[in-house]
Amino acid sequence: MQLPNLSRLRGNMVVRMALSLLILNVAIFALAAFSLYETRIQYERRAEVETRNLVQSLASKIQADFHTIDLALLTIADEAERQYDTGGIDKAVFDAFIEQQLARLPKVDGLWATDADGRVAYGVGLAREYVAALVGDGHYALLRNDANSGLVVSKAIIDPEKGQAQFFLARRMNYLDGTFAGIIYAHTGSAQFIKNLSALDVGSKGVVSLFNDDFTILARYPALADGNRAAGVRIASPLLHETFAAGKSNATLRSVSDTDGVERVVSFRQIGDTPLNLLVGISTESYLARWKKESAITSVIFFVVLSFSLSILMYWGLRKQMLAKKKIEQVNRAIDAENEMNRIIVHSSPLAIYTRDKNGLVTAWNQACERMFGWAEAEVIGTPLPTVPPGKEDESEEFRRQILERDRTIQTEVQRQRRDGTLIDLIVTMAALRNAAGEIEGYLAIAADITERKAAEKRVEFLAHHDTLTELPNRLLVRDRFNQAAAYADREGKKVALVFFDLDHFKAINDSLGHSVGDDLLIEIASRLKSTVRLIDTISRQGGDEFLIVLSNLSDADIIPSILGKYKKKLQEPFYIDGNELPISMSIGVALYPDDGMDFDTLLKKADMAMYRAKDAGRNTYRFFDEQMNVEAMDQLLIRSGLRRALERGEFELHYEPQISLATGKIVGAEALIRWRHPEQGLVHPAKFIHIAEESGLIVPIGEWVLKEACRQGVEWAEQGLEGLTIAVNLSVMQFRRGDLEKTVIQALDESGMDPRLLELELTESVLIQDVENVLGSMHELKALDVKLSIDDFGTGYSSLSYLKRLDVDKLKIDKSFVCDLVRDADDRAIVNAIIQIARSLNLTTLAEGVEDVKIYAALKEMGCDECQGFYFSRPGNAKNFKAYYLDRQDNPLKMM
Ligand SMILES: Nc1nc2c(ncn2[C@@H]2O[C@H](COP(=O)(O)O[C@H]3[C@@H](O)[C@H](n4cnc5c(=O)[nH]c(N)nc54)O[C@@H]3COP(=O)(O)O)[C@@H](O)[C@H]2O)c(=O)[nH]1
Repeated sequence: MQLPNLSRLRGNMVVRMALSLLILNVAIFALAAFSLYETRIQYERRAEVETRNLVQSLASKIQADFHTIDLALLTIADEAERQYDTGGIDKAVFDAFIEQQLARLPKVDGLWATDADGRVAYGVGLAREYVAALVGDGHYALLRNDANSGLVVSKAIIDPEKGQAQFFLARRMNYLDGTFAGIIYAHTGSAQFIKNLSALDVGSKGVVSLFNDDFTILARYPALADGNRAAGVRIASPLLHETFAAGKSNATLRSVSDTDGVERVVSFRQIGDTPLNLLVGISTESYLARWKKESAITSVIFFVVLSFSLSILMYWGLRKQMLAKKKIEQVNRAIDAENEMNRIIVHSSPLAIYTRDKNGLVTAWNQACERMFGWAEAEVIGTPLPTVPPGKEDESEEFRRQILERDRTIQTEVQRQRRDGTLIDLIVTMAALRNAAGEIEGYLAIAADITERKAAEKRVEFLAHHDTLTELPNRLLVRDRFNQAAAYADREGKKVALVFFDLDHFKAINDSLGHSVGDDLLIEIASRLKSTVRLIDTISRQGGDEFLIVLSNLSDADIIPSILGKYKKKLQEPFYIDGNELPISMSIGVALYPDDGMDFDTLLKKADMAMYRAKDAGRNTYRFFDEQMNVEAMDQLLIRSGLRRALERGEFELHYEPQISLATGKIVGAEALIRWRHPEQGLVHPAKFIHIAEESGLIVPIGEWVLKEACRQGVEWAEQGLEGLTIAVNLSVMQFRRGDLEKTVIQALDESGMDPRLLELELTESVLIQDVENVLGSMHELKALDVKLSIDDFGTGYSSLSYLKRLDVDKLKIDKSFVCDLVRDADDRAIVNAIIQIARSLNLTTLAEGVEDVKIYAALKEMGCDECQGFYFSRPGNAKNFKAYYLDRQDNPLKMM
């Protein structure tokens, strides 16, 4: 899941956004602060300018007032001078004159004049008493002594009780000669000034003060907080003092008032040349009130902006949070769905899926696990894995260690146990499980039950090396065992024997009793041999009725006959299969390592050869391989390779053996017998090559040639006067199986023009028994052609009499093995007699083969046999010889009797 990354991403975006807004707000704040600071400076400057202007303006106004007063004083001084000049001052007139002037001066409430001695002599209005007190003051001496002293402002007189200051503007009065005549005073008080002062708008907590050059306040607006008018209070401001000390007559300062504690911007200015100074102060609070208002508005705007941006940020953050929450919910739902899907997949999986934590305890266990191992989920969760069988703990632990410590994914085949203790084969894939932090916290295992597959593999492996029927080792395995035995023999100076067994007449058992009886017999034989061989020896089935035993660790080959005797004894006891008592015998061939060969294939071939020699020797015996066998084998090989060429080169010829009627002594037929005129070996008899032709399949074209040649010869003879002669032709079982026999017979008859009734087809009993239905079908078709059928070598096989009926056979040929000893052997005689009786009862003709003397002939005649053949009459000869014999015989049928 990518959730942490999404969250981090969103977190980064929020932080970035918040930072941007913060920076924006800081910038706005800084701008606003700077702007406010600048505005404040402006306001301060404006206040300074304003105080300067106000003090200037007020000082001018006061100076104008002083000038008006001075004009009045000058006028009065002039009047006094004129009156002195005209005889002296008339007090009444002069007072009246002064009163006139006073009336024109609204800000003056008394005009008083002294004489040259300082006595207040004239005047009207208020404050006469103060004028007397002024005499002796510094200004007085100035005015008296300086004729040009101009307007002089007297020292203020403070009335502490009233809180008022009284002061006077004075001018020297002269006599006509210019000498000092007295002083004219215009009285004014702080109240007058306060009117002027209060006319100024100095704002809240502003101040307008008139003070003396000794820093004594003469008038102040507004009054002090305690109601005092402040006159007489001394200004203590060090800054003001310093400024005065520096000789400045005007300046603008910022200071905190020592009288009322208010901070102000103040400008002061000396009024003309008077000792009076005017001070205008605008309180910081006042001049900054607007600034503060603007600041407040700016602050409000800023905070509105800030709040707005914070709101936007919060909204954006919340929105992001909501979206993130939604996304998380979506992701969680997707995770839940995925988990649910995983749960369903895991639980419905046909594969066993379980998980274990780091300590090896089971943390998950699906239904397939329950089915596969037999433990329910509730039983195993939180417990160690119960499926590890005893002895496999270390293996399981090693897997777990590799996954957890080396982070390996393991796929392996293991054996585990079910609840009932049975073992099952599994293919397991194991991989580490990690938590959200990426740490390994356990592992997952997915297991499939491969017990059946493993069993099948084992079975395939077994079958690859064993025979399916008997479960004995097969040729592959026995070869391996031989190699091991040979290697051991090399080291120890020992011998190894390959003993090749072939069951005698097994084919007949198979054919007569069926394959299942044959199979059961082979199983039983295998079992007996198995129980007889030593542990170090190996018995195997080579196929069919062939067995091979590897006898290991032989010190001497002399021991082998006694070992074979042991086997023979074991096999001599009859077998009981499916209700049949089956006595068996074996033909055995033996080849020795290293004497006869150094490899398995060579020795097997030689043991096989030796086995055939045992067969040739009459079966139920054994033969050791000798080199002569090899020579014979080579002959056979040459025969095999020469057979095909023989047909192409026309090396075959037919010899004919006469068949005699016992009743007439006349030749009634001829058995066609093939011969091979080999370019080097001369005339080769069929016993040497027919079985090879059968093995190779060449018997089919060879048999076709025989049929055609026999028919051709039969017709030729018939045309030459050998009439009514039956030509008997031997058929091989291969011709039934591989060839289109009926078609071949028809062709032979058609091509030759032979009378089908003169063609006799000889079949051995084994031909009849193999593939019965197929052979029956073929034979019925052949019979339909009107050809005759005879059973060759009758009495040697396992044929059933019922077949004889079904086959519609014409003749039984009694095998020569019964015939040749007929005279001496009562058993043979009995057999021959029985066959003749059976044939008679079935209305079949009998023919006895192998009549070698006249006694046999006589005995057969006496027994009622119909026909006979044998060397007593004639050996098989070529067509020319046969014809000669025939002609000779026909003329004197009883010649040999
Ligand atoms: N499928 C085919 N089989 C054929 C053909 N030609 C011959 N054969 C079979 O080969 C076997 C050997 O035959 P052969 O060497 O020719 O021997 C035959 C006779 O010579 C021999 N015989 C006849 N009379 C006597 C006798 O008095 N004593 C004695 N020891 N041998 C004798 O018997 C052979 C004929 O036997 P049978 O066929 O059973 O009648 C042999 O099995 C032939 O069948 C062929 O063309 N096709």
